[in-house]
Amino acid sequence: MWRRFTSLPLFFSHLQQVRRADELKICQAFCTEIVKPPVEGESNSRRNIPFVAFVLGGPGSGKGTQCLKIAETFGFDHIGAGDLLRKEIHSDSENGAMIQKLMKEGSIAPSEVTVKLIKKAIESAENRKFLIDGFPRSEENRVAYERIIGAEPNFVLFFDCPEEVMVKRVLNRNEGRVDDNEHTVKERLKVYKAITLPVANHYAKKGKLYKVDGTGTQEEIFERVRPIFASLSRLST
Ligand SMILES: Nc1ncnc2c1ncn2[C@@H]1O[C@H](COP(=O)(O)OP(=O)(O)O)[C@@H](O)[C@H]1O
Ligand SMILES: O=c1ccn([C@@H]2O[C@H](COP(=O)(O)OP(=O)(O)O)[C@@H](O)[C@H]2O)c(=O)[nH]1
Ligand SMILES: [Mg+2]
Repeated sequence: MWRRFTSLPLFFSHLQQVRRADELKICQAFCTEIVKPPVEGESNSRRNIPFVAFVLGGPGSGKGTQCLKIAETFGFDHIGAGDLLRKEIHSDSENGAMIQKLMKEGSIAPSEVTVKLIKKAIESAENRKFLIDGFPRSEENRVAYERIIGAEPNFVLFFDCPEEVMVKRVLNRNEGRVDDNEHTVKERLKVYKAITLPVANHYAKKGKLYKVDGTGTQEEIFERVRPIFASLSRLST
């Protein structure tokens, strides 16, 4: 076996591949749906493009809650698309009133507005690892992002959660949001199924979707998410 390796570096690179394969198996055991794992810092490093994970799921599926835990544990910056839009509403920007109206209706803001805010958040950060939470919400959002940022996300984390669980969580959220009411949540679920789910399907077809069971306690869910990010960090070292 030794003879098959012409040099020590080659031998170690083989060992690294074996380690990656083992870690993949560990990751597969925890994921509902597994894809080819992205390697932090590998694919986009030459163009200095940041490492990006989109985080998708219905309203109340736990995206924001889990993003906080991932960001804290794995050193990602958390960019909440809805949070950026809410900041616009409260900053009296020219788009504020339009965004508030769309949010209240459960509709989606124009892609250029959201992508511009995301781009600014990425460019103004020192970090190069981002969770983009609650975006893209439509195929149009996705195409605009990929065109303006010039790259696809490295992978997509998707929280799979039954509708009744999501509605219950949204109605108990109690953050004073204009869209956390029974009428708007019904609209948001319609938009989610018709317009957002195709985005998740797009990335599933490309082998970039990690689907995680979004039911149970926050801690139980994070234990399903943890191995995905732990595996990424180990692979990049
Ligand atoms: N696993 C969970 N069990 C019960 N409540 C949860 C869980 N995860 C999040 N929540 C609560 O449900 C609400 C919606 O969660 P959030 O993370 O804001 O979801 P999303 O960002 O997907 O809309 C919040 O009030 C949050 O504290
Ligand atoms: O990329 C985005 C993200 C959010 N929103 C709007 O902001 C609302 C709230 O989004 P957020 O992600 O905060 O809601 P969550 O899914 O976390 O409940 C959505 O219903 C949309 O009206 C949008 O238009 N585009
Ligand atoms: Mg959220």
